Amino acid sequence: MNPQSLSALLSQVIKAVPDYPKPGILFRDVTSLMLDAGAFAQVIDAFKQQYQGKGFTKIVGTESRGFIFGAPLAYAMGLPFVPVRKPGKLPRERIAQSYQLEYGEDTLEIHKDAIVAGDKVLLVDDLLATGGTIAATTSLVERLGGKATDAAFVVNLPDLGGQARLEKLGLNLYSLVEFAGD
Ligand SMILES: O=P(O)(O)OC[C@H]1O[C@H](OP(=O)(O)OP(=O)(O)O)[C@H](O)[C@@H]1O
Ligand SMILES: Nc1ncnc2[nH]cnc12
Repeated sequence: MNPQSLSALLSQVIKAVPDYPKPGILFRDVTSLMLDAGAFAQVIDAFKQQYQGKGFTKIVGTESRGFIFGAPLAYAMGLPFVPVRKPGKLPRERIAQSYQLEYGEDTLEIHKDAIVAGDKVLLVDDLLATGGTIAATTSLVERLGGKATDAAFVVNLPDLGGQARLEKLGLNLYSLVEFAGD
């Protein structure tokens, strides 16, 4: 499917929920996309086409919606998948990074042995808003000696500033649909 058709399909299947989880937030709900098996497959295929053969050694997905797209992409590309998790969920030695969200504050953690020096990492998440989640994830990867060069999203909300923030960090960004004016 060409990028324009995929973007049009995604803007139909991703439902918008006003005032969730707080007044003033327009929530872009990817669970309605996952109910459409064909659209879900198109997302994973588009990511694979974008990144296959580019030398990535690991895919890192951020809890929880980053797991939904990151893990099937890792399977499709034959790469290891590394979960970055909310606090208290990883059982072995780990490092932590705090960050601001569009609607709150949180901390993320990664297992110390999940990234090794020289890893070339693709970050995957469902949605880019302020960029706090992926900035924190980039920092976790780089503190362990990896290089996070690229980040892939289903949805980009460019008005919330994440795109500009992550580009300043030197990340190459790729998203399948943009919603401006949120
Ligand atoms: O660009 P940002 O401003 O950081 O926002 C985007 C992040 O916010 C959401 O996750 P959330 O923390 O709500 O957790 P969830 O995936 O577990 O729902 C979303 O899945 C992204 O990870
Ligand atoms: N507007 C939004 N919709 C869905 N997930 C989000 N995560 C951060 N902002 C969001």
